Amino acid sequence: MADNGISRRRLLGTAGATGLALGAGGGAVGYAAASSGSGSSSDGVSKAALASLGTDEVMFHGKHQAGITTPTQASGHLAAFDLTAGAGRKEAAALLRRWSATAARLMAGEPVAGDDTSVARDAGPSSLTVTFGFGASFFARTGLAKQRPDALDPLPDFSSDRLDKARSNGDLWVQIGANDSLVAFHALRAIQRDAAGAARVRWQMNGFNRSPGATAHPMTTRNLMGQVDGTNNPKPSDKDFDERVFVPADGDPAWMAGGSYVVVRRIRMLLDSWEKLGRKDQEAVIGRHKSDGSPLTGGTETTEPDLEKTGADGTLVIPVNAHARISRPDQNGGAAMLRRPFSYHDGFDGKGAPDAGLLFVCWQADPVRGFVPVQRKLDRGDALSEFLRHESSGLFAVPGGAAKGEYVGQRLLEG
Ligand SMILES: C=CC1=C(C)c2cc3[nH]c(cc4nc(cc5[nH]c(cc1n2)c(C)c5CCC(=O)O)C(CCC(=O)O)=C4C)c(C)c3C=C
Ligand SMILES: [Fe+2]
Repeated sequence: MADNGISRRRLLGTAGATGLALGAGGGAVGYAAASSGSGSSSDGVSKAALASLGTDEVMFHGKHQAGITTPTQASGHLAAFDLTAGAGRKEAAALLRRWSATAARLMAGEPVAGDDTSVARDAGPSSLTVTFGFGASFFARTGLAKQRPDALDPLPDFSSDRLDKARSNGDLWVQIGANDSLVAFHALRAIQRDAAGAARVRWQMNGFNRSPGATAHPMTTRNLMGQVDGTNNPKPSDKDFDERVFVPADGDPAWMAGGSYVVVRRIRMLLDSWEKLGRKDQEAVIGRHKSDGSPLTGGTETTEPDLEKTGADGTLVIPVNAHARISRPDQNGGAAMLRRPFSYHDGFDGKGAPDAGLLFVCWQADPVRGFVPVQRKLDRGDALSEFLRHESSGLFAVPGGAAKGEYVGQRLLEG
């Protein structure tokens, strides 16, 4: 509990205007674990750590939607919805208004208006974010074809695609993330309930990441292949970050100002084959050490790789087809994206192989200058691709954030 009587959630409400969730100790009014104080209980579990996780709050209102630059949360849900027969622009506008109101309440740690299910009762907002987007099919269905961004032109086919159409695309897209699984599920269910009569779930996927506090100090997360994944992401402090990730204020169409385009790929990892490779071979596939994510040419995780360096046998230390070499912006005419994935695991198939991998979510100002050229390159010669299968795909326009009193997508739906 903060000494000055201001709840941690309120304090974060001010600081969080940057759109970033903050992690810290301290408790908030109304957060159950906070009243127990800090230190360890008789079973040795630290209560202070529990208190900090729930109280972190991300702002719903702002220039950009939350869930893009927000640090990845431990639990995630991705869902696509199709408008129901007969639902058009009016119904879609009412739905986005309902969804925005629900997201704002839940992200502030409040119950939904009306009949709340109590699933997230007792928990704080837990860095919950709810992010909304529009798929290419939305525009014709709502009579807004003229407003459809060219950037939503279908992604090209890639030779390694094994896409399931039923689990791809959709009229509307929702991304939910939270550092508590009950909070995340509660939001998913509330969003689905709000959609009743206007839109129906087309597909839905569940993901996860490492929980904050699981490592002794903040570290880049690992994926299900065991690699440190996320090292060379663009950083909000980079001078070209906004230009790479967000549509500019004078962008086209105007309603996408401050927005971003998201590419979503469900990428299954062929873990049985991958795990048969020795560590050295696995490292050659990526071009980085498995232990700490450092480049094979040496240094620490953040050291620039030496792409020209050769070993005693005269061959390149970072192989010519290493994933981290060929996905770099300088190998792809400057193409860059902000990767913000979740891992997923959906059990085992009939042969006992895990149905597991990455819900690859990447953000960019324009997919033609982000995902497309990089995936083209990877498709042609990435050492990692023999261990992957792209099983579904989506491309969505994610408008800028809503100002207070507005809802997400209002400039499109009422423009
Ligand atoms: C089209 C874009 C990309 C897809 C699809 C993709 C899939 C994918 N990647 C990993 C693991 C790693 N990727 C890493 C780096 C990296 N990957 C991409 C793009 C795609 N990855 C980029 C742009 C980069 C950064 C390149 C750079 O600038 O250095 C790494 C290295 C560490 C890091 O920087 O994050 C790993 C590990 C998997 C497992 C995967 C599909 C399941
Ligand atoms: Fe990658």
